[in-house]
This record gives sequence, C-alpha cells and structure tokens, in this order.
Amino acid sequence: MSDFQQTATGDLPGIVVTGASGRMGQMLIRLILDSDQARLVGALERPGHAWIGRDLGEAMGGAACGVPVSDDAVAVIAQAQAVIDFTAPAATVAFAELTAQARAVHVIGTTGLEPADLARLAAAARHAPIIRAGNMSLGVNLLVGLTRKVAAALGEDWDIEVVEAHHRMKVDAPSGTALMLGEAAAEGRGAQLADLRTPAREGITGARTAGSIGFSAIRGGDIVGEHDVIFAGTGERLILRHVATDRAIFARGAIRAALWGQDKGPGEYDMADVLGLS
Ligand SMILES: NC(=O)C1=CN([C@@H]2O[C@H](COP(=O)(O)OP(=O)(O)OC[C@H]3O[C@@H](n4cnc5c(N)ncnc54)[C@H](OP(=O)(O)O)[C@@H]3O)[C@@H](O)[C@H]2O)C=CC1
Ligand SMILES: O=C(O)C1=N[C@H](C(=O)O)C[C@H](O)C1
Repeated sequence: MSDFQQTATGDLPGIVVTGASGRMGQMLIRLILDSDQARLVGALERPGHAWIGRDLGEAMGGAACGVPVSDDAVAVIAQAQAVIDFTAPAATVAFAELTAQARAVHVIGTTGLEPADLARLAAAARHAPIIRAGNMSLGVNLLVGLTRKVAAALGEDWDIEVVEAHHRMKVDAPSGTALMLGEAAAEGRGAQLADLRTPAREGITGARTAGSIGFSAIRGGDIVGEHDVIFAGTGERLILRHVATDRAIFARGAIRAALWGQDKGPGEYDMADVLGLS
C-alpha cells in the first residue's frame, strides 16, 4: 500500500489541488505530500464525483492521509496560500474568482482557454497573482526562447510548422504548448500569432501562404507530450524538439510557481517569470 503521509511540518505554504482525481491532480498530490517546502491543505473535485467525502490517500489507493476530498470550493480555498489547477476552462475560471477573493496565488495549467476565459482571469488577477502557462516544464520554457531566436534569425523563406503529439484522452488542440511555441515564433518575426496562424488543413488547400505558421496534432495511446518546431527551408530543415516522458516535470514546475508567487503582488505571470527567463 502506498504511503500518502504528509512530509512537511510547520508553517509552510498551504496548497489546494483542484481536479484531484485527474492525471495531473494525482501527480501534484504525490509531489506535494512528499515536499518539505509546502503542505497539502485541500483537494477539490466537481460536485457528484465518486471521491467526494473520502480520504484522499484512500481514494488514491493508499493509506489515509487526513485530507478529505471536497466539492466545497469556497471553504477549501479559504484555507489556501496557493491553488494549483489543472482542470478544464469553465472550472478554472470559477476557481480563479474564488482564489482571488481568498487573496491566494492561483497556478493555472489548464489549456484550451478561450479569449472570454482569459478576460475573466485578467479581472481576477487584479486582486491576487495568477501564474499561467500552457506548459510548466523547464525544457519547454527554454524551447520557447530558442524558438523566438531561431524565428528571428531565419527569413520568411523558412516555413514554420508546429507538430504536437499527446495521449488519446486529450480534449483540446492545438495543445497549449504548441500555441506557446507558435506565439514565440510569431514574436521572433515581429508579428502576432493571430495574424500568421493557418487553420487546420484538409482538402484542396492551395499552396502554403508565405510567412504563415501551421499546426498539426497527433492523438494516441499514452503519449505524455511531444512538440517539434520545424523550420523548413530550401535544401535544409531545422527541427527544435521537446519530449516529455513523465508528468512530474509539469507538476514540479507548478509547485515551484506556487512557492515563487508567495511574495508577489496581484497580476498575471508566466513560467518565464518564475524561471527567471523573461
Ligand atoms: N500546463 C501544463 O504544464 C500542463 C497542462 N495540462 C492541462 O491540464 C488540464 C488537465 O489535464 P489532465 O490532468 O490530463 O486531465 P484529467 O481529465 O485527467 O483531469 C482533469 C480533472 O479536473 C476535474 N474537473 C473538471 N471540472 C472540475 C470542477 N468543476 N471542479 C473540480 N474538478 C474538476 C476532472 O474531473 P472529471 O473527470 O470528473 O470531469 C478531472 O479529475 C488539461 O487542460 C491539460 O491540457 C496537462 C499537463 C501539463
Ligand atoms: O493535456 C496534456 O496532457 C498536456 N497538456 C499541455 C498542453 O496542452 O500543451 C502540456 C503537456 O503537453 C501535456
């Protein structure tokens, strides 16, 4: 039986994990319980979920850890210094408003957010820090900087394509990471991604528009997350690649962000801020 006992003692930042039963939720819970820098103070799931009211450790198949799974977001978030949230857009927007009311740090990994969701996050960030990134790993955040530099160095005769692969359960495309990489490539060219992005291709598409940025998504099996930025020139190709093999890289980044945010004022931040890459 797994031991889900809390390692931390004393007055450390208290973290609440939303979407506790999810792939990222469970990874975060294991790492926070093992951490000597933070405490797990709550676990949230949506109303009606089979885990509600159960001890979190037992629900995860191990020994009791003393943290119940709850659907009472207001009461649980009131206990938090940070909320780490890898759920779904509608849930994340609602959690942002509650987390801002509690003046806690909101770390958001959720992808697939629409402009209206982002506007609500911006409003919440007027009251407390929000740290959001489509990918919380060190490697991808370094790749973002490399992509910006390579795009700036190469002319428009180098076509840019972002190719991503994820597990069969992923619901959004292109991935949040692919969009981060596309935005960096566009910035490198002194433009906005919205002006260069090519819609998904199918049928008689015509030739490629010069200077555009294309996206392709593969879904299958248990692929954790793979991203290529392809710079296709004439007679040569340059490919920047990141391969994730373990979700712990995202969870470690999110916990680091939650701790980094403890002395920050209201506002919107990203992982480049957390990692000192800005
Ligand atoms: N930024 C990053 O580094 C990363 C981002 N992600 C993103 O994180 C998100 C989650 O990914 P993943 O863990 O794989 O997905 P899962 O589907 O495994 O987990 C999402 C969890 O959130 C729960 N949830 C949904 N709505 C609510 C709600 N209202 N209240 C509480 N819990 C809720 C779901 O419950 P139920 O199943 O019952 O609906 C589920 O347990 C995705 O958007 C993904 O793209 C993932 C990895 C890294
Ligand atoms: O859904 C996932 O799994 C992942 N989502 C993020 C994304 O959309 O880029 C990050 C990572 O690739 C895993």
